[in-house]
Amino acid sequence: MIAIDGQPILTAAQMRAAEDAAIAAGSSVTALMQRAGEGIAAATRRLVAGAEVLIVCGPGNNGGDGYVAATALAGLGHPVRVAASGPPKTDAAIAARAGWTGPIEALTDATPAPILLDCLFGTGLTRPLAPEIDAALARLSHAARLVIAADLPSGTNADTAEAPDWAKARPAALTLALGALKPAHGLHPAAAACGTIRLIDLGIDRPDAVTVAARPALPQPGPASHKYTRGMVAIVAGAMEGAARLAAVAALRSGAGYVALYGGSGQGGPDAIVHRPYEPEALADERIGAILIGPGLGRDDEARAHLQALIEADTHRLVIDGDALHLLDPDALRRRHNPVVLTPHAGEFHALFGTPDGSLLDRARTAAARAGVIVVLKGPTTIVADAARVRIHLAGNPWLSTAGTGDVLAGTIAAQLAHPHADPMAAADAGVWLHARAAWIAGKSFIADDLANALTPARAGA
Ligand SMILES: NC(=O)C1=CN([C@@H]2O[C@H](COP(=O)(O)OP(=O)(O)OC[C@H]3O[C@@H](n4cnc5c(N)ncnc54)[C@H](OP(=O)(O)O)[C@@H]3O)[C@@H](O)[C@H]2O)[C@@H](O)CC1
Ligand SMILES: Nc1ncnc2c1ncn2[C@@H]1O[C@H](COP(=O)(O)OP(=O)(O)O)[C@@H](O)[C@H]1O
Ligand SMILES: [K+]
Repeated sequence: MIAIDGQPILTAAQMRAAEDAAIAAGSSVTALMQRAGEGIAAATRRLVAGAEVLIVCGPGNNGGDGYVAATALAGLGHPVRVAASGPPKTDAAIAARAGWTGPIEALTDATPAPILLDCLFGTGLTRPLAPEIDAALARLSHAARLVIAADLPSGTNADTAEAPDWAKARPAALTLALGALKPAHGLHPAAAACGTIRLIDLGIDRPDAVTVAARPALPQPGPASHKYTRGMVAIVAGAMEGAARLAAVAALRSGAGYVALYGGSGQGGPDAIVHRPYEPEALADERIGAILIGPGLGRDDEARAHLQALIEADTHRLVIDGDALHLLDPDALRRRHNPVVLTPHAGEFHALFGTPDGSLLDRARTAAARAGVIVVLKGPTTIVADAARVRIHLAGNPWLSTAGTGDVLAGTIAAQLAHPHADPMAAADAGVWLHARAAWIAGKSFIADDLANALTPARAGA
């Protein structure tokens, strides 16, 4: 059982292909199932302090994992019972079932236990749960002290992240992803139904184009550092200067060496923020590492002209956020040479790109490819994508749902992007990671100003 940071995420079809490749290379379904079932048993035993476990088994290999886990737990003297929705149907599951010598109850009238280990369905789900199966899981999960799901809470669609009613009402405490994570482990509503997620590594090779974000490697200043080598951020201020100031504080506290606001009243915020009038020549300054436009910009003709000028000048890396996303033609960005990061929430994303096919992960990647940019699709799970890669960030915190936290994120990303030689995708990733970390440091019921201030300890610990 291992932590999920940096781990690949595979669709159900990719998982089957990876499993087939492992089998072609000399493994077998039975060997993989044995490893999965023993891993599930070990993790369960560690968590439940001797309490009785009811394992519910389905007809496929998820059920097979359950029979292996039951046999392993019983072999260790752990109290365990098994209930099934029907007989096993795959060869490996039939063999696993044969290894279990205890009785098998019928799922629909099984007696509850303090621990429910859910091995009914995993990645092989082909349709929504029948009402009687959902009802049985609802009854058993409500009566249990703790629910543990093997691979996925049964009835979850691994790719689209739809979740069954029983698991939305009674989320698992722990979900043990088998072999690799699936999109449903990271995307809502399924992610909330999974509880804590851990991986049981089955030794299968997996593609890593889509992964859970890992702790970033952040640059540290050295003896030769000065404010410009730390990265200079320029922020275009507009109608609501407070938003631009929040972004400016965030940029400074997350590591930028110099932050200047261009336009606006020229006042307010910490003295470390430099105020300048808006002049296109000033924004052409070669020392600027990244320009942020959007927070509090307004959506009038002047705002539109400023955005247009920056896109066409193509002199710097850009972060485009907030109001500027409403003024943007994403297809115009393809002509640019310097990297662009867009930071839409779901509504802004839809307005910019419509609803491309597939899961949120696919949509973010499709949009990034179309515009030739890095997309940071914000939400309870934040997705960072370019045309080829997707990183998902699960560490956010629901207390972030307060006004201005998006401005803080935009400033944080701009600071990472401004660092000389920063890889743009890694910079966007690092910004999202620092922002989430700051949210945990800021505690509960914080305001966006507190979040921006918490970036100093967040950055210090990274
Ligand atoms: N990947 C790996 O490396 C490894 C994977 N392993 C494990 O295998 C799991 C995938 O196994 P799997 O493919 O056999 O599918 P699984 O989830 O057990 O269900 C399929 C069965 O359920 C049935 N069924 C489907 N929906 C239904 C519904 N709504 N209501 C009722 N029935 C429904 C479906 O029947 P059918 O649709 O044909 O009627 C079929 O019989 C994976 O999650 C992991 O646990 C490990 O053992 C080893 C290594
Ligand atoms: N329920 C939630 N769980 C985790 N993060 C959230 C949640 N709601 C919002 N966030 C995060 O808070 C930020 C909100 O940004 P945004 O929607 O642009 O707000 P604003 O425009 O008010 O600054 C994003 O980083 C988003 O990921
Ligand atoms: K399951």
